[in-house]
Amino acid sequence: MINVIVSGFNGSMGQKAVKMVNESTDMQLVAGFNPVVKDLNPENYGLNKNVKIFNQVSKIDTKADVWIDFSIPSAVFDNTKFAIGKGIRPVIGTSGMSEDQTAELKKMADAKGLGGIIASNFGLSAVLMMKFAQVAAKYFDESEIVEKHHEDKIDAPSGTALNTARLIYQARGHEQIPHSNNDPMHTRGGDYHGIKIHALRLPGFVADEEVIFGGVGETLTISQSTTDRESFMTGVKLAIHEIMSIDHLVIGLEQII
Ligand SMILES: NC(=O)C1=CN([C@@H]2O[C@H](COP(=O)(O)OP(=O)(O)OC[C@H]3O[C@@H](n4cnc5c(N)ncnc54)[C@H](OP(=O)(O)O)[C@@H]3O)[C@@H](O)[C@H]2O)C=CC1
Ligand SMILES: O=C(O)C1=N[C@H](C(=O)O)C[C@H](O)C1
Repeated sequence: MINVIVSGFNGSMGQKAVKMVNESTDMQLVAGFNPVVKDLNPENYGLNKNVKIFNQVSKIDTKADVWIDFSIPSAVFDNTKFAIGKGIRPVIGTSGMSEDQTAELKKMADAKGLGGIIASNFGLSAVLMMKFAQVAAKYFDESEIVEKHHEDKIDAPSGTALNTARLIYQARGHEQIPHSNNDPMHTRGGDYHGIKIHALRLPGFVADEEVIFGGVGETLTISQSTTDRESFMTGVKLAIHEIMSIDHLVIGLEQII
């Protein structure tokens, strides 16, 4: 049995993760973590009475194999460090970590021989979109990204948009055409090494992304649309099974599918 702690257990994604764990025959939820909650009675969250609820990381004493994290950008680095320190395999979906933070966590986990994953997106359509964008990047020198999310999303740009830009940048062998910064009202979005990222936050969206490549007399648009957060759980479940048998931390679901 794979024992799982869900960090951010009562958030939108945390609840989906809890449901996925509860419906899996080879996993069991042993604890939920959220420093914001006051009520530590699991039954008040619809959970089994044996599940422990923690609101202080220092009090977490439950033995676990996997730490699923769908919390908030400002907390995910420390949460993951805690999990790795305790020898709990991290499965991290929370966005907002810097490249340096991700690299530091990988170094920590690898040094301990601990399997784990940090994935900007656990959805198949987004992973494929990023793969296709890497292919297209070799043929088109210019591209922009438009990401559209629900109005409650804290961070911008999304982790997926940043990761898409990184992958495009790498696929081009780091050669980018410089763009002008003459944009006093920031109407041209953010800039990742010459790749513009535009972030929309509106009710009606869950998570969508378009990567638009422009060439002479033609454009190519690769787009994906998430309509239900349930879609992320296939990737989370697959990742949990995979990281149980590896001895290092992988960055991106594409590394294991
Ligand atoms: N990789 C992927 O495939 C996906 C990633 N995400 C990412 O997952 C994250 C969560 O998204 P979502 O569920 O929509 O957000 P929510 O705001 O719905 O959930 C976040 C939860 O984390 C809680 N929380 C606050 N502080 C901490 C902390 N220090 N440690 C643990 N939990 C904490 C919040 O509590 P409270 O509300 O009480 O403040 C809330 O319950 C975001 O970064 C999002 O971008 C989302 C979808 C897919
Ligand atoms: O906050 C969200 O909703 C999502 N966050 C992730 C991101 O920042 O890329 C993944 C997906 O876009 C949904």
